[in-house]
Amino acid sequence: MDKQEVVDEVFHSVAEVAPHISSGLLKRREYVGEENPSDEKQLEADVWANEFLKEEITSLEGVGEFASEEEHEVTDCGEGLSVTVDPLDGSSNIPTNNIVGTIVGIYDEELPCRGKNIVAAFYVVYGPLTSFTIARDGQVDEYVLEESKGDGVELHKASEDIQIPEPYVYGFGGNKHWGSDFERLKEDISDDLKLRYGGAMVGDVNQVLHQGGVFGYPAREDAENGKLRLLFEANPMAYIFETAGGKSSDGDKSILRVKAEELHQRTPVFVGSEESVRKVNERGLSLH
Ligand SMILES: O=P(O)(O)OC[C@H]1O[C@](O)(COP(=O)(O)O)[C@@H](O)[C@@H]1O
Ligand SMILES: [Mg+2]
Ligand SMILES: [Mg+2]
Repeated sequence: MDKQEVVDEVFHSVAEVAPHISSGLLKRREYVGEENPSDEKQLEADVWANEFLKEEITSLEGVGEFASEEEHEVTDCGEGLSVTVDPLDGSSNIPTNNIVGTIVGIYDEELPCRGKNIVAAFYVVYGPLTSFTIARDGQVDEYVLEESKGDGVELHKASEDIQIPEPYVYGFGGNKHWGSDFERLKEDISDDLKLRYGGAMVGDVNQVLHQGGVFGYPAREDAENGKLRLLFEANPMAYIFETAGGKSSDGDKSILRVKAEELHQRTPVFVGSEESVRKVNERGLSLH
């Protein structure tokens, strides 16, 4: 099987389970009393969506490894590409019915590895519409779930070859723990751009991808690598933004160049329009 066929299989298998994940949230909005490998409280929905996606993805031919934000270890499932998932991104938004999504990275290397090994990445937004934004073959396309039938889904291509526009909006996470350098950057950016922050990376980056600007979760005074995970969140989004003509940064270099030493390692993340991410890099914020 060629690599793009495997990418297609992974994309379609996630598209098929997406309506079930979205409708299954209703009864799974309680915390289960356990923590994930990043020491964050798990909702029943996090655990359930992970099981669902794991079963689908590990059964695909051409997938060699599966790793999830909700699991400690990589699962070996044969020969082929390595797939990472953040089954529910922004899951603390679930109890209040705000945006959540799923993030998938497809790497041509054993995990953990750098983002430069990504061959495709996509995210799902469970919003007013369920949408799928995928970077592969050098372009970013967006599909919207049109219909979910008994044995499959129909996707409508909503945008083709997305190019990130000039800066318009910004959203930065972790505001209770920003350092003074970052506070100054935020002041500069907020002079020109409009604040839009929803608390789920998928929703916030989706807005930036369509409207231009920058999303960031910087280093914090209490956590020098910030909150977001390199393999499950930062790399897939960086790949999507760089493919759409934007930029990514950990504070001074492309996220895709950050060395992956541990499966669940965190990194400061910035993705957005070229001009906005350049401003971030000029500050030299990286703590690496
Ligand atoms: O609540 P904060 O500190 O603003 O953090 C929000 C960030 O945390 C996340 O919810 C982390 O993702 P998970 O929900 O997958 O753990 C991001 O989606 C979001 O950008
Ligand atoms: Mg997440
Ligand atoms: Mg998650």
